[in-house]
Amino acid sequence: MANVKCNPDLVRERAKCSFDVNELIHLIDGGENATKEKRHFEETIFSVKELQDAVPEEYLSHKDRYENAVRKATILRDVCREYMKKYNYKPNRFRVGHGVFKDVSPFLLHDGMFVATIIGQGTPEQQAEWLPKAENMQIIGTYAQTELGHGSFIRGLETRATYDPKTEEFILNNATLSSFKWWPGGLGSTVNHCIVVAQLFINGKSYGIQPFIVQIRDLNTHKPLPGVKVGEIGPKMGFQTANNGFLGFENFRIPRMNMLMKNAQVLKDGTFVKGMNEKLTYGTMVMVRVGIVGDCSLNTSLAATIAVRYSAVRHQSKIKAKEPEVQILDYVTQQHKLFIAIASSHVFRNVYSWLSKSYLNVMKDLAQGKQDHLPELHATACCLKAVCSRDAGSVVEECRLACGGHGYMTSSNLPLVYGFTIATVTYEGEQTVLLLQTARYLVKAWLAALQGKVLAPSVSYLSDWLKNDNVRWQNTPEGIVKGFQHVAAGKVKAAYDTIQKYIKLGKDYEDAWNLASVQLMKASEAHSRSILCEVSWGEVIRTSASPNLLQVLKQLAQLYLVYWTLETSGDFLVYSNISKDDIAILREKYEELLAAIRPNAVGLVDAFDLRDEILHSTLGSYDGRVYERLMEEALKSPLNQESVNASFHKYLKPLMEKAKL
Ligand SMILES: CCCCCCCCCC/C=C\CCC/C=C/C(=O)SCCNC(=O)CCNC(=O)[C@H](O)C(C)(C)COP(=O)(O)OP(=O)(O)OC[C@H]1O[C@@H](n2cnc3c(N)ncnc32)[C@H](O)[C@@H]1OP(=O)(O)O
Ligand SMILES: Cc1cc2nc3c(=O)[nH]c(=O)nc-3n(C[C@H](O)[C@H](O)[C@H](O)COP(=O)(O)OP(=O)(O)OC[C@H]3O[C@@H](n4cnc5c(N)ncnc54)[C@H](O)[C@@H]3O)c2cc1C
Repeated sequence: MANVKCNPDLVRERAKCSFDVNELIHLIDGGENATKEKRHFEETIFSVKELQDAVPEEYLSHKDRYENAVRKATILRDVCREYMKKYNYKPNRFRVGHGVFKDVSPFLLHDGMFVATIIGQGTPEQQAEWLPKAENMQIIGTYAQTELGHGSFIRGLETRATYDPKTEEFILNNATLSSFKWWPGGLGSTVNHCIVVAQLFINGKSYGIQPFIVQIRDLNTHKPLPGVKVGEIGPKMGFQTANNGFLGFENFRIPRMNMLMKNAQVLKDGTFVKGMNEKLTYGTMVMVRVGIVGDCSLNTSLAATIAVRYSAVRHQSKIKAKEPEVQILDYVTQQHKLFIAIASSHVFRNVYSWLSKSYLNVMKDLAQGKQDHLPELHATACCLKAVCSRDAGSVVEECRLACGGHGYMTSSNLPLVYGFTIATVTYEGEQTVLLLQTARYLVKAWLAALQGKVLAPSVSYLSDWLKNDNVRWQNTPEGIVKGFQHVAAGKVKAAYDTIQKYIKLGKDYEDAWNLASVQLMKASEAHSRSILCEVSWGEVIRTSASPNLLQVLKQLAQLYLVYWTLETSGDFLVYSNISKDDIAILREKYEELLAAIRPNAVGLVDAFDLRDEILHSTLGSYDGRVYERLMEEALKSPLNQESVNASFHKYLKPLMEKAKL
């Protein structure tokens, strides 16, 4: 990239960077070697001509766009397979996926949930049967859980799997419209198999929801099998190429062994054998929620790179009347909009790494029959997924707005990035629903703290606060982290007290919960923010890096802490010992941090190491040829391939002629 002829502003920006950009790239990737491998892999993918679109895909019809995405998905699969064989390297498909598809791969659910569910929910025998076929794409699958009528409340799913001991089969049925599966990615026209989450019935008795592996299309003709009704759900806000679909069954029979039976089993005679914990059936969702925190880091870095580079190139208006128009990045309000995006990406990455380790530890425990840490993992993954996805959506939108009119151009790629980022707020557990899951855990933890019990690490601050809620405020990063814990503890207590108040007024627990649920949701958000602050600050101070880089990383981590303290200063005034003077000091600190980060802004986004092919942006490319690219892309419009469009003769001319009469 260094030899590319760049916009002079970007050249100047890069020259003033105070740290070694390559050092940060290696740190993010996990070492110099990892960067080399990543770059070699990406170079290979993006040099495949067939993966490059001649026409921007927004000009294609819905159908052509889908077919093009499938074409590329199959080529990408082949190239990756060869590459993995040759170099024994497991690539991050999500990064290159953004480059290849711009939007979402029709195989996303195959990789993200179908294979993962076979691993997580299948017995060793079932894995041996299905996994090799799924991994080498002999079969293509998705995860079909959500229905027209139910998504959040999965106990309410209506698809039925009724066991027939005579034939040792399950009979799948969707008797109502609301029971039709709705949303699964790839289901529309791509997959031939599904994990179907359905209510198990044996001898008329319900045994809750269970996962079944179901073939829905003929492997040769791709026609839906008899008894299967399947199709695509149509255009959406984003995810255009994900091929989301609907599905219903009518007396569709599958063998008994197609119920994934790692957790619970149905024996030949119809005996149901309960698993260790019925919530383990929800395991794939926990895994994906963890992954979404990492995805939020990637999505935020895409938007930050585009908006920061553009803001360095774009000159508009003046700060001083007699001086030239400034780079818009010099406006402190612009820095306020953008630097939190850079900081958030680092925070999400660090927290993702921490959460993934907890996830893997709990999986190891579960394999040994220990489930003590599962509730804490579930509660933590729920609130972090909810808050990170919401933050990422807001950050991406702020970056888009920060690019003014050009941010509204599809060719900036910011609208698309927003489309797939904001979807993470809803899928894999709607944000409020997940925050309320965490709130259940927090309320229990609060009760346990009141009873003097020892709490799990992520909530132990509740006991600390109970012992001493009068800790002096300190304007240090550690002091701010404590402050976030005080806010969270204060909110948990207030929500708990509100429930108790309603119960005393004669409400039952469920109604009291609903009445207090805004507070419960906010408590859960505050808990999440305190984890984000504590973990990310902790990770940064433990980072081994050169002094120059460490200084910049600390500035970013502090920016995150101060930004969110100021954003939620009302809460701090209510629930911590912060004073108005402390807030004034923090405001000053915030301005200092923006100024300190300013010279490194371009270096920091360069360190995300996102190739132009991944960014897909006229505004964000490495060379900063913004206006040239905007014009080049505009000229690709089909309307610019003809000097007069047929509509002139058909409609405009007759209209003008009528007007003459
Ligand atoms: C570095 C880059 C990395 C990139 C990685 C990229 C990752 C991105 C991958 C993308 C892959 C795929 C794209 C995904 C596309 C979208 C797919 C989908 O959306 S699939 C459908 C997802 N659906 C949901 O998430 C539904 C949400 N609803 C629920 O989860 C549940 O219904 C719930 C939890 C809200 C309620 O369940 P239920 O009613 O059964 O429970 P209760 O409320 O009664 O609670 C009972 C009790 O159980 C505990 N509980 C609940 N869930 C779990 C769990 N999963 N694990 C453990 N425990 C659980 C709950 O806390 C309660 O405990 P209690 O002690 O009683 O309080
Ligand atoms: C892009 C995209 C891709 C998807 N891919 C898949 C897929 O591959 N497979 C799949 O199975 N599903 C998929 N889904 C479905 C997704 O998982 C659900 O849409 C999601 O879980 C939310 O459920 P819902 O639509 O039922 O929302 P609802 O629950 O109906 O939410 C509507 C409102 O009701 C509120 N609400 C609901 N319950 C409660 C409660 N208990 N307390 C308080 N408020 C509540 C919510 O907060 C929200 O404000 C996808 C969705 C999208 C958008």
